[in-house]
Amino acid sequence: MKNTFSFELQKTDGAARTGVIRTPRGEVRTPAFMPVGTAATVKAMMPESVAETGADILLGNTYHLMLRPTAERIDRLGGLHRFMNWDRPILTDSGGFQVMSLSGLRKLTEDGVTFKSHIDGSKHVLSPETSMEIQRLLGSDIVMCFDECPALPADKSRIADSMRLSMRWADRSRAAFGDRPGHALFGIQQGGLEEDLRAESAEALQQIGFEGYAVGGLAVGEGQEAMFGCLDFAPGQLPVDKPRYLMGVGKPDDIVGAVKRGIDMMDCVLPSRSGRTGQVFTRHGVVNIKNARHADDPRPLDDTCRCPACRNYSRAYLHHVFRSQEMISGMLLTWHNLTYFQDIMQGMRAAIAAGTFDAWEADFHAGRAAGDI
Ligand SMILES: CNc1nc2c(CCNCC3CCCC3)c3nc(N)[nH]c(=O)c3cc2[nH]1
Repeated sequence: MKNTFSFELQKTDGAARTGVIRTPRGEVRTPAFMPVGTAATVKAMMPESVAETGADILLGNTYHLMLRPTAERIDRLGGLHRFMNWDRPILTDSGGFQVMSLSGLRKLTEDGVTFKSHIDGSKHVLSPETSMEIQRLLGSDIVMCFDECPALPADKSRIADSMRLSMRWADRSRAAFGDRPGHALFGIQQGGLEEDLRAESAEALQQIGFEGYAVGGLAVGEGQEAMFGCLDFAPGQLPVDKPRYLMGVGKPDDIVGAVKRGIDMMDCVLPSRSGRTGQVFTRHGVVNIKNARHADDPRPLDDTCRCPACRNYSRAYLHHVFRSQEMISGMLLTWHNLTYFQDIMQGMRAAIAAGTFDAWEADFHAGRAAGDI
């Protein structure tokens, strides 16, 4: 196994691309959807099941794991892959985004963020240096720069100041990351919805040099139209020969629109979180399994789906176990949603390789209009 990290861009169709990221722990087919395993588990899923859905890579999180069980403990136990029994690639976010959305009593300075744990109120510091050290202890294959993601809406000067702070933090992240063959550090573009600020950020990141580039600062309430407007120019400002990762996205139609605009990787809690709340994604749209109309329905969720929920159970059963709050409900619905998301990615990879992305996209949208879900 070569101790290298590389990206091969294989085919393009319009702005859409398909390729493969090669890491010492395995290959990641792009475009890729990355399930979120916040606290060293994709909730309600065994790692073997996550692999069966088609996921080549999953996400861990610096913020959660530094608080509990701590990165030092995971390191002592052999690293995050061993700890959670996932031997394929792992990407960890740098924790800044989660601090701003989860912890109380935080103070942001040029150095970094001091905050109180949402678990026990203990005091912690996240900075480019501490985030790199935590992600090194976790042993993740793809490390994210420590950045600040400003809440939208915000005025342009606030967006500019925040982006420039993140670029200084990107420089410090690169320096602290050091020389780690087989591991990658990804820069994160900021700049809100402003084309000139996004260009300044992309230029700053390329001057530093990263193995991949994320489009950050989106999926923070701006809405799909504004996000797509930004994606009409932002990915193209980043190096064409490196992976482009859109953070925190999204619903199936967000994902399709992002791939159409040149995004290679995405992560979102939606399929797993929705699985636990009874929201089921199908090619004909969203089914809310809680609805009484499913109580006597013997049909599967989707008779074309390969997942255990669709192969072995009726809507009536899934309705029953959801209403009864049985654990199998979250397991089966999460397994289905993750399978559905991976099948969308596989469909797009094949369509881009065949030069038929537009036809695939039209079919994707037609299926959702079909009705009778
Ligand atoms: C949901 N929308 C959204 N998420 C964003 C995220 C988080 C991506 N998902 C991480 C996983 C979720 C829990 C464990 C790890 C962002 N992260 C960073 N570092 N920077 C962003 O601009 C950034 C922007 C984001 N927008």
